[in-house]
Amino acid sequence: MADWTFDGGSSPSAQASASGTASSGDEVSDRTSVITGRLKQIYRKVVLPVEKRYKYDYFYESPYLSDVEFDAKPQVMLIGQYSVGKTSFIRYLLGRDFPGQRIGPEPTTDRFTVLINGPEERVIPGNALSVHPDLPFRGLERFGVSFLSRFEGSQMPSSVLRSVTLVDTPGILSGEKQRTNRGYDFTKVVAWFAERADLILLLFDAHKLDISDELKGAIDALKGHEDKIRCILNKADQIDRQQLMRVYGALLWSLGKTMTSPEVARVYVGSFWQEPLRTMDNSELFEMEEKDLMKDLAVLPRQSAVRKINELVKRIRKVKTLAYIIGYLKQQMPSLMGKEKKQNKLIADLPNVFRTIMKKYNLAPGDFPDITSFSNKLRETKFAEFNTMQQKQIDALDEVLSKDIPALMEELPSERDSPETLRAKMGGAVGGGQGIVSVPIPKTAAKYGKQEQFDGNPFGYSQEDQDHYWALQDSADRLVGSFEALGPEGGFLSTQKARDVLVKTGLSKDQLRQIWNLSDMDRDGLFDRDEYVVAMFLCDAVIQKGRPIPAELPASVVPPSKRHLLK
Ligand SMILES: Nc1ncnc2c1ncn2[C@@H]1O[C@H](COP(=O)(O)OP(=O)(O)OP(=O)(O)O)[C@@H](O)[C@H]1O
Ligand SMILES: [Ca+2]
Repeated sequence: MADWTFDGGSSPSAQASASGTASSGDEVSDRTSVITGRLKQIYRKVVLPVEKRYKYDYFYESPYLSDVEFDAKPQVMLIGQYSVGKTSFIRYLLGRDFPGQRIGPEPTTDRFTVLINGPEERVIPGNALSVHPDLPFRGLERFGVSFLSRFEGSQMPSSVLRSVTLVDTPGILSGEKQRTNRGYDFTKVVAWFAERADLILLLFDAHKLDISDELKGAIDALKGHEDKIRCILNKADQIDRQQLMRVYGALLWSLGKTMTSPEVARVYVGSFWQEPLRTMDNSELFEMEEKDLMKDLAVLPRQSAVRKINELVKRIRKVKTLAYIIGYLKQQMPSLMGKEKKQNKLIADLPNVFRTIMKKYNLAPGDFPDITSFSNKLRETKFAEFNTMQQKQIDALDEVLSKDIPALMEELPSERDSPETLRAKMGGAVGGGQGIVSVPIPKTAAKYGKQEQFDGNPFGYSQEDQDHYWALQDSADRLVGSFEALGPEGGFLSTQKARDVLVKTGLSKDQLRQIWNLSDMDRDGLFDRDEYVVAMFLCDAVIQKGRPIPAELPASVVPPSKRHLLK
């Protein structure tokens, strides 16, 4: 498996994984997208025909579901006062710059930017986004042209964006400026995104805690979504411990006053960008906080898959009940005379009709439509033209509820899983083991001043070389950025892609094979981020410094995530 040829990619393993990734699209390794694919199938094959037969869209004023509803990724919205570091946070999370990115001390982001995954890097204008059939931004055109000109998509290949969509927002200004500058209703737009978001990150600047009336207004627009809000006290390394305690207290106090939620929102404290901490006073705390926050992000794909399943279950139960109601009403119709009279009588007697159907078919009261609006809808119809009940269709719906859906739920990783079952569900991801989620923990060793990652003296490499390696680690961003740009899937580069990168270095096949064998530490034929960094380091050492390729990977360059693999 680990053995690798560089002569045109004819090795069976290279071919297998190259065709595997190319043919089945972007997200083959992502478990949740397999699950949403199955949901889509169930809906189209089993549920939709019943909806159409009994006019679910008319009675529930709810359009038939399209693929977008199933495919939409969990969304994370960032909001806060200007210059709190929203865009920098996104940049840090992605491990790279993004098209249209602007970071600076003055108010910089002047538009809503959605960051989405896609094969090529480009900026998509707002009016195109809002009409795109495959993207969940339809409906935004109602906020007018001045909003659309301040709405933008930033597309790039990124493993993070394969799991979530990020929404960057313009910083909230204080006072007059806020009101005069924007030609659209900022709060309403925030509310629109909040409604659709799975997580809302509310950022504050520890160095300059300022909760203006405008910010309070924006927080107000998040009402009803308190459970999605996480607060971030950013730039917390800019102040000393005592100041930090004071600021933290002040923030909790004003949040308690501003947010009507009974529980205090979780506040993550730290400095969420790639630069090293300014003071190390609280470095351990910050590092733990960051890990917790990344976990919050990492569970999103699962949460959103669960939500989609639950919503479909609710819908199926309603569809099934509607089929019974319509079928029953149709059945009550006399075959010749007095149809209208009978119809009016049934409508007038609807509560009893519902009760009869409920008992007869053992249905739940919660699955019945609202009586008043349903009677109004019925008045506009002719019962005689209704379709009859088809037991086969109902049986198929029951089968989905009792077999298919529970099976799908079983496939989702959960807290109850053991490491083994979890790994199996996540498609056998090895090493880093993030599997279902490809939200990576950003490289933090350099940032938190951790030296233990590359201890000892590497195989006769000089101090200069070590410094060089450290520089590589320090600019892990750059490397990670280039790694991300290569389009890893589920955190891994396919054999084909890894091969292409290595070939580009111009080293000989033999050298490359040795480097590959050293850096594919878990021997799965793929490169994860750490393995990629090691490979690039080795190539660099050979090319730049003329070093020999070592026979074994020196302990000093084995990343912590791989130490257990090498004795
Ligand atoms: N964790 C951090 N610690 C210290 N400074 C930071 C941090 N993150 C960002 N900055 C700096 O703060 C300034 C504002 O950053 P950024 O543009 O990311 O903020 P923003 O919230 O997106 O602002 P805006 O609302 O104006 O778009 C920049 O100068 C940036 O370099
Ligand atoms: Ca910004």
